[in-house]
Amino acid sequence: MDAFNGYNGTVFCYGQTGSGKTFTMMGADIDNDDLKGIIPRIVEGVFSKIIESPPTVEYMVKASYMEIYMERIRDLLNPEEANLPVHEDKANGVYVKGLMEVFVSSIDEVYQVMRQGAKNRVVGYTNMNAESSRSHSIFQITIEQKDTVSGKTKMGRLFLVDLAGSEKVGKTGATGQTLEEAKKINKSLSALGMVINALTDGKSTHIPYRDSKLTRILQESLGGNSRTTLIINCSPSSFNAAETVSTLRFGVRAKSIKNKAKINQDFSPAELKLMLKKARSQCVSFQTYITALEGEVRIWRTGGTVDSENFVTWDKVVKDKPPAPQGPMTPSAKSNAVRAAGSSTPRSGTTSRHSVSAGAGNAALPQSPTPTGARVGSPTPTLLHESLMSELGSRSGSPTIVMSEDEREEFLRRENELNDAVAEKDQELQASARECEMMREELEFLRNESQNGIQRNEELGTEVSQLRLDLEKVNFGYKEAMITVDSLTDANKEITSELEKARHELELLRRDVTEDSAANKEKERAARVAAMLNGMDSTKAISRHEAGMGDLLRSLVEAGDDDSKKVEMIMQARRELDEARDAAQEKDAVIAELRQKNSDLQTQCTDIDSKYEKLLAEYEEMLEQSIVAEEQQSSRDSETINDLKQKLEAHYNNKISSQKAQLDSIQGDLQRRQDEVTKSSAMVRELRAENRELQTKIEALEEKASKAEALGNEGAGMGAGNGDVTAATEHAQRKEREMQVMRRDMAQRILEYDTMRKSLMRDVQNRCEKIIELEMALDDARSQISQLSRRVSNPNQPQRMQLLEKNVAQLTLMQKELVVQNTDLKKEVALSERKLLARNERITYLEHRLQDCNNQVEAWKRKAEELQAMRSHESSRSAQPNSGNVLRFSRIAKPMRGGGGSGAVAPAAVAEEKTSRTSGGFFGWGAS
Ligand SMILES: Nc1ncnc2c1ncn2[C@@H]1O[C@H](COP(=O)(O)OP(=O)(O)OP(=O)(O)O)[C@@H](O)[C@H]1O
Repeated sequence: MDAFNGYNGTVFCYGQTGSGKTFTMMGADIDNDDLKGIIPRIVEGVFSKIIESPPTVEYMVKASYMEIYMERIRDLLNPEEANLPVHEDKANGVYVKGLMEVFVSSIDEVYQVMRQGAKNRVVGYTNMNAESSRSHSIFQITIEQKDTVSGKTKMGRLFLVDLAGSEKVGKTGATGQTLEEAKKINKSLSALGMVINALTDGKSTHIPYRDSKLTRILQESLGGNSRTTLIINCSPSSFNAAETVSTLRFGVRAKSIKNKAKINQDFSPAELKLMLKKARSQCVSFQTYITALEGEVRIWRTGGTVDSENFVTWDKVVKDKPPAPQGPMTPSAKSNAVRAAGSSTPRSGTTSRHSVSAGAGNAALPQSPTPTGARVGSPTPTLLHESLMSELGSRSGSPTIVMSEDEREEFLRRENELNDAVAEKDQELQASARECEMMREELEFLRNESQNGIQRNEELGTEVSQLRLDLEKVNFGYKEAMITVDSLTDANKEITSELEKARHELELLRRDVTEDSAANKEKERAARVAAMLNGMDSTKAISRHEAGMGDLLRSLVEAGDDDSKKVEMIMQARRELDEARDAAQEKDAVIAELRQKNSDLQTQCTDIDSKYEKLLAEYEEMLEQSIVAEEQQSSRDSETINDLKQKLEAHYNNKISSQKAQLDSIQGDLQRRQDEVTKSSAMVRELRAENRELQTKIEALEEKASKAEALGNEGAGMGAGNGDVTAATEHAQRKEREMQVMRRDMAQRILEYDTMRKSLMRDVQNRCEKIIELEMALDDARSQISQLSRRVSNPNQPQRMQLLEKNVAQLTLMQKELVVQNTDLKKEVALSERKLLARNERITYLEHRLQDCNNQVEAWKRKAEELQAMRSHESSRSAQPNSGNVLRFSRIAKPMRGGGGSGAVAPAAVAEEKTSRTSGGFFGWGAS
């Protein structure tokens, strides 16, 4: 363990990809003793060594883990730091500025650091390795030790490097980012090869460490202050033979590099004092030598000569003066020596082949002589003149740009500044790139969102237009339906008006028919009355009676003097007259009875008329009701037309049958009345005939009486005896008076009879008229009944009824359809309205969502800005020492003391113990 002796050490693996470099360095499993790699084993070794160390030695172990990815140094323990600059100065040599170094006090802590770093490493898939390292990883362990007795300190650094594998892109199949990675890997590996070539070819005056970050960091490990171990990993497959050969050649070349490892130690005060003393003595010697030389020069300048024996030489001066102290050079002396050496060669003798002489061009930059000014290499004093001589000797004949120490420091300072600036710019660039990336992502996201929004909008627009279309369709359908409804309503109205018209026409026809029939009836009535009255001519009857009376009178006259005969005849006439009177009285009674009957008939007729009117009204009403019912039936589905029809038919049939029965009874009554009237007419005729006979007889008697009077007058004048004549005359006068009385009586009676006859005739006429009217009403009723029965039994009627029913059914159907359509349309309209309402709500909701999305986008933007601000704040914070990360606790120095060889103590326990023991701090970095 040279690191414990103050040497820098490097172990690195080189080989093609997939050849097992990571397996070698880190191992497959650090917790598995068999599978853990070199690094865990070294870590274990370090802590074992600490345990074995004497307890007077205090140790401080630090670990850092970085990777060089795409020519950028990333801190694997603080991945935010992705582009750390490489610095070089006198105190620290070449180092990575800002790299997190974690104090560790146990193996576990180191493992934790390793795991933490391994988590952040960039690996990728290639055809050659599923988990190919896409970066060079450098695990660095710094062991600082202090001998608490002598105060001497040493520091050893271990670089454990797992290089990324060299790869042939054709074999690995790298594309895209992997290809870019491969290019960078190969570039840095070729830079490593160039450095090794330059270090080994013996001709190069310039070692191109700065060509890559890898060679720059490993500068000390490659021909510098480091004891370096290179592990060559080769693939056993013949498929990789060419790469294996190349790798082996690389190894062969690298093998010949000679490093100049030195112990990095700080001197103790005693040593420093001694060195100071020596330096002062040397200074005095130098002053003496210079003074002597100046004296000789003055002699030469003044034209004098000095013998060669008297030449001032160092030996003489040294002889004259007390000898300079041998030992470590003082810092100032060392500084002077280094300055004098022009920082050209680390040390002569050991690495002359690799010494970097400032070669041609500006590429000949000085190589760092030692990592630190205070920490020098082996404590071999280097004298100025020796360095000078050596320099002169080695560089004679070649133009050498010698850079002074100040110039070199200035150069390094400037380089560091520039590196910082570059790193800063690179970081800014990275931040900008990240920001750009974020912005791009955000933009992409917003674009996507916008696209989605637009798409959603379009979808919604399509939906809305579809809905509008649907609504239009529904509206159109509704309008169409309304038009259909209107047209059907119009049709209905038309049909209704046609029906009304038909009814009206029917009514008109009926009226015409009624009027015609009324006119006909009137004529018929007149004819009938005339016919009826024909048989009842009063004048004729009276004349017949008068004729009868005349005949009687004539027979009386003819009887002459036969008074007995006359008396008999008169008596006969009287009897006849009485009989006639009786008969007339009977006739009067019959007439009165007939009148009564007529009035009854009239009443019956009136009743029948009223019944008929009522029936007609009922029929009309029923017809109306049936039509209305039929019309209403369309809206009601409860009754069917057939039922109604049957009901109506039954009702009509009942009505008609009852009417028929009534009519039959009326006809019977009428017939009886007619018979009675006929009989009465016959009796009247007979009475008239008798009356005529009586009149005839009375006339005859009157004639006889007049003749008898005339004869009496003649007998009185000429005859014998006045008594008889007088008596006869008196008798005749009496008879005459009686006759006159009788005549007057007869005339009176005749007048009465005539009046009675006239009134009777009027009455009869009226009755006949009534009868005729009744007959005509009966005929009308019959015709109506027949019409009804015809209507009922009319063969066309069912068709008409069917047609009407069909029409009604069609209308009902249409109305139903319309109602259904209307209902459906109303429903559809309501549904569409609801849908529209729902769509509108949906649109509103989506608009709100869109608004919400926009708000969210705005909020995200704000959050992203805040996040960005927080990130920048965090990064600025993390740039500060002890900034937060998971291993923050490990930033506290954990000095340990050697375990004094007690292997039984576990490193962690030891560390803990040491920590507690050295809580006062080490190098001033204690727990404070
Ligand atoms: N000696 C070995 N024994 C068993 N497995 C091994 C050995 N060497 C390598 N492997 C396996 O080979 C595979 C590749 O190894 P590894 O990742 O170490 O290669 P690499 O050289 O680091 O590759 P790269 O340069 O691409 O990172 C791993 O799965 C590893 O476990």
